[in-house]
Amino acid sequence: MNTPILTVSELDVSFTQYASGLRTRTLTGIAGLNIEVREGEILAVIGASGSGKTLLAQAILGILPRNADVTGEIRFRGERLTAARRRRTLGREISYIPQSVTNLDPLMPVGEQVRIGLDPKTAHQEQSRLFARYGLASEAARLYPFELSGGMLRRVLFATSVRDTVRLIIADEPTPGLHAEAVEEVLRHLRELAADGVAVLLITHDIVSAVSVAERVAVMNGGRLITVEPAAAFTGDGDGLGHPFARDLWRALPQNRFSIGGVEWH
Ligand SMILES: Nc1ncnc2c1ncn2[C@@H]1O[C@H](COP(=O)(O)OP(=O)(O)OP(=O)(O)O)[C@@H](O)[C@H]1O
Ligand code: NI
Repeated sequence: MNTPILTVSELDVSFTQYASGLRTRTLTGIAGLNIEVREGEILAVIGASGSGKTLLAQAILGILPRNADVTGEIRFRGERLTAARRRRTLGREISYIPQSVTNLDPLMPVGEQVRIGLDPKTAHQEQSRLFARYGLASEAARLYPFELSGGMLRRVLFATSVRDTVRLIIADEPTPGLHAEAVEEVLRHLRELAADGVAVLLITHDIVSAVSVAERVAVMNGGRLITVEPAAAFTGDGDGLGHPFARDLWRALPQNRFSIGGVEWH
């Protein structure tokens, strides 16, 4: 079995809200979550809106909202991910692919954005290599984000986020609003990175993509991890899925609906 890269143990995230006067109430964001991502593995995290997926990413990256209280333990390659260790690893060994291309600076040519954080001596060379890897023409380096298509911006986002030193990628909804071909391209890049040994935590609404690209699929609901299922079990009528919640989720997909309780849908 491959070495664990990321280990999250008993993670709790809660929010203190001030109600009227001095009264406060505590809202649960994540409760008692345990999860592991291994070298070369894509672990997908799926769950409805508000189930705690983004909070999980933010807790790992140390970018939780200010009013969040967090307990539990997060380890990266066996060592606790402290604030100091995050400073050393984020953007180098740990990459974050954000949900939105609006994370790119609209006023800076994309080539320059890819060179941020690279060794100035080799930055241009490295940027050319990253452009080639993600299928971007070298002339595109001088262009501003508004001059590129959505699919090209996605590739730039990969080039800005993913360095050669990367061991763990956290991708939060990396395919929203993309047409099928562009989704396939993003997933292919993630698969290639995993094949190079990178551990990938892929957060997504899209069960079909999750199942097509991941080895295991973690299902969250209401801040809790309900089950982790092998991706291969999401097939047919879902009989191979261990947890009823995962079966219901799978059977509720429009393309699977006609099998529910023998009722035919038209
Ligand atoms: N700063 C905050 N204060 C209070 N509650 C918050 C805060 N940030 C998030 N939450 C709550 O935590 C819960 C989980 O949010 P999270 O963003 O992780 O959901 P998600 O699974 O990523 O949803 P989506 O699929 O819509 O992105 C939600 O109920 C949300 O309202
Ligand atoms: Ni989210």
